[in-house]
Amino acid sequence: MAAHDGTLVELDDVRKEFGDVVAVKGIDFDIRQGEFFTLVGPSGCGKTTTLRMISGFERPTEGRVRIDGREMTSFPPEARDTNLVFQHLSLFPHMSVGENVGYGLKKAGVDADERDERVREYLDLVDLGGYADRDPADLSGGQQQRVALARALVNEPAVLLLDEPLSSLDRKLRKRMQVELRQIHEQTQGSFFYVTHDQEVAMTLSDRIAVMNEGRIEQIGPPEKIYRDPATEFVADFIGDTNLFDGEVIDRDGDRVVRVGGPDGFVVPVDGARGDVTVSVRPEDFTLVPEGGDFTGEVTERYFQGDRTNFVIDPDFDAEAVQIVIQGREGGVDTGERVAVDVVDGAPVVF
Ligand SMILES: Nc1ncnc2c1ncn2[C@@H]1O[C@H](COP(=O)(O)OP(=O)(O)OP(=O)(O)O)[C@@H](O)[C@H]1O
Repeated sequence: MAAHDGTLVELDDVRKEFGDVVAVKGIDFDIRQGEFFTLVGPSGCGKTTTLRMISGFERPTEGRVRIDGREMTSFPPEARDTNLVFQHLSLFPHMSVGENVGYGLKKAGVDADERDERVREYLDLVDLGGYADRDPADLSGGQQQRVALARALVNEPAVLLLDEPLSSLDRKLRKRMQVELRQIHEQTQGSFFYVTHDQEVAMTLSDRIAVMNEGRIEQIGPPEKIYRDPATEFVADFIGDTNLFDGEVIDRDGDRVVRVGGPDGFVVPVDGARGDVTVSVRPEDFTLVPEGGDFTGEVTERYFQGDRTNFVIDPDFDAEAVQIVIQGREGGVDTGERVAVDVVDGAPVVF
């Protein structure tokens, strides 16, 4: 049951110090009932510490954690309606798959018949129906991770906490598990809090993402919003690929615009007037055009990647090389060729 406004977990100005290290510098966010919420950021930014403060394994130095409307800041893990799945598998080796999944129910005093039924139901959910009597050691890494998921889900916690649960799997399996995790989330309609440094996983799975950097949250929002309208330079650079340029705000025909690369460069519209700014343009927001274009340059590198081709272009204005991605057909352009480039209207973001 969520608090009446749909908020299930609330972090209120939470800070965590380990001696001189400030791992989390006063963060606020809410996880809503039924939401797949992901905390993403580079290694060491404070993600696991945040998760451990929600689970109760770590106590905040300052601030509050509420779960389902109840103050939980100082409560131990067993008093909280949360379960945890880690990157490193933690199945009990001396128990069968079914016993692993039913362990928490047994501890809670659920009788054997109901336990068997629930274990069966949750093994079916993770697509391991019929595996109850197997030894976990005989399963593949992906199957073991699914058992760990079933074990964490079976007692229907208010929030499932997932700490990089897919990062030990190979790329193909990780992709498949992403899809399955999303399906499991939809079927259980549970509230999931997922921690990862992998922005691609975050984008694929999440209803909302919080981007963390050096102990602070830089932006919270749905994946599309974070990608298309990043709040900071860090977010633009960390989520997806981007080209960052220095720009200057100038008057042009009575309008304020940002000029990138001087007279040979390009301009983008801007709201409000500021001095020096940074302009972010995603690789797919440049297009190669037959002639004219917002600027010109020379193709210095070209990487064919199947569904897309990446070009590196040395522009005729003074800036670092520009990365361009053309989806689908490669456009028949080769290294050494001169090209004209357009900037997609409305796509660049100015900081
Ligand atoms: N128990 C601890 N004692 C001292 N410092 C700690 C402790 N736990 C975490 N830290 C420090 O706090 C900071 C944040 O660590 P945390 O594990 O939360 O980051 P993370 O974003 O989860 O990183 P990763 O993606 O590498 O797991 C780091 O500088 C880390 O060294």
